[in-house]
Amino acid sequence: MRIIKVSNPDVGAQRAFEIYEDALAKGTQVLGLATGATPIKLYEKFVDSSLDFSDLTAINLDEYVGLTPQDPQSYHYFMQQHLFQYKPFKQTFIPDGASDDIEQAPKAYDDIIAQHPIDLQLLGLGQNGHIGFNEPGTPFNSTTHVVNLTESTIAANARFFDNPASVPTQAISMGIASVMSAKKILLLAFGEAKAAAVAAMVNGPVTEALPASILQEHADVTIIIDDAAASKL
Ligand SMILES: O=P(O)(O)OC[C@H]1O[C@](O)(CO)[C@@H](O)[C@@H]1O
Repeated sequence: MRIIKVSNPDVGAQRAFEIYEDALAKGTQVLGLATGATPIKLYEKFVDSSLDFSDLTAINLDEYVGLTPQDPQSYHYFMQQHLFQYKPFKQTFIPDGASDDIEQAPKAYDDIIAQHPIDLQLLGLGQNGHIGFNEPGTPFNSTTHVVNLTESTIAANARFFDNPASVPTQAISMGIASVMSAKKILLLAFGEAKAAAVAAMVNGPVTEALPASILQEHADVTIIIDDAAASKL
């Protein structure tokens, strides 16, 4: 694991942006993208830049079950708002949370990932150590799957919803094995609330109880954290 410690999230987003500049210059074709508050500043930097994504494929980590792409709380909508409307990609994929066949949707997504192996996967970090929506206890060999969200994740995500009772309780997420199949991984974590998960991810045992700990076993992982997120290292 390469750890880049920065003074604040703005500097972290800039360092992350430079990693993308370098990756695109070297011919990266497929970006694994993430949602949540953490990557927003990075996406702003993409939007303000001259980077051209029009030959690239984007594959997102996850989507809520039951929300259509038009739903302002959906991750489809999030990606449109923060990135895709400004920076068109050749093609973009996000799990279909509104599928009529929610059992089949994960398989369809795995086929997409197999056809477009991810060069650089962006990750945020849940306070409980989740990556994507892979909650503690998710098998390390999991591929795309339907997830029952934990109470703590539902509570953490309630901040984005006007009515906390309407936070979805399920999601479709790329699995841990899907994430680990990416050639390079870049994880961003900022703020005190992430400090315990960061410490466990970096220094704790590799355990399914802390999904991000598996990243210790990936050959090419970079972690950008600010001082607050690094405070328990
Ligand atoms: O970036 P945030 O909003 O802190 O979220 C951290 C993680 O939690 C999720 O939003 C899911 O709860 C992930 O998509 C994200 O990586």
